[in-house]
Amino acid sequence: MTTPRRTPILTLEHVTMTYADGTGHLTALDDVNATFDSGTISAVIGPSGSGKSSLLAVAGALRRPDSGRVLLSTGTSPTLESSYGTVDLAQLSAGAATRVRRGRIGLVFQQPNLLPSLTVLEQLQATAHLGQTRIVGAARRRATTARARDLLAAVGLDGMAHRLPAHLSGGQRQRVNIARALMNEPGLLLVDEPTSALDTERGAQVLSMLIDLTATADTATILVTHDRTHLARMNAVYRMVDGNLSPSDAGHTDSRRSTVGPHIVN
Ligand SMILES: Nc1ncnc2c1ncn2[C@@H]1O[C@H](COP(=O)(O)OP(=O)(O)OP(=O)(O)O)[C@@H](O)[C@H]1O
Repeated sequence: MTTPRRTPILTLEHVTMTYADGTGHLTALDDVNATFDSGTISAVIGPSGSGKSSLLAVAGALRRPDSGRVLLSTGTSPTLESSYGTVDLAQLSAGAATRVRRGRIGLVFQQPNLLPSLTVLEQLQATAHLGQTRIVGAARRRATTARARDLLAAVGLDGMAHRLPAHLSGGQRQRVNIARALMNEPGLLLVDEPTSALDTERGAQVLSMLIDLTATADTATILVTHDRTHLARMNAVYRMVDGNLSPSDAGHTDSRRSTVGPHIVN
């Protein structure tokens, strides 16, 4: 079996971002440089307030940096009308950023935020609708439903397509959240503390699933986490301190680690 070729999905170049802070500015990201490739999962660890969520906000086109480039590959997205190539998220208008986010970026936050009145299947179908796939009409509905069912099977929820969120456990809701984030075949999957509301066992299941899905869906996954248990299974680990992002040794004690850049372990 051949390993799919890894390509850069997100590249941050000299990214700096500040928040207005009373009379001055607080620097949340300070000259951040990093590249995240397809088919890899990277953890970002670091103390509270160090800038981890700000990094995801910039990577997810939710906030524009003050300076620097945030280059996202739009290469293989079937859901974007825009040209194939690379966009600089730092330069997009709010409307364009929303379109790129819906078509190319999957977001998973601590709380699943599922819509209470939609079934599990409908949550995924609604996301596909927002992603504006180019397939239309009945063919689109069939393709959407087939993809949703495949993803629900991948996250171990194939029997639960018609349940409402209120009738799921916390771990099951988080798995729906992850399936929903993958619905539009994003190149980039951004995950912020997905296990913080889960017990250890369910948290471990969700993390294992994210690692597997990153490989099968070929996404570049960036995972912000305080949980060091699974760091050895990450392709790379970065540490954020005071807005500075640097490669970290955390979790990697074996001889496979690289000596240059973040520690790639496979
Ligand atoms: N909307 C905002 N307005 C002003 N300052 C903010 C805002 N959001 C975050 N900050 C500040 O920016 C810095 C980085 O915050 P950020 O949320 O990115 O940290 P974090 O590493 O994700 O923290 P945690 O682990 O606690 O979630 C902190 O000093 C925080 O107080």
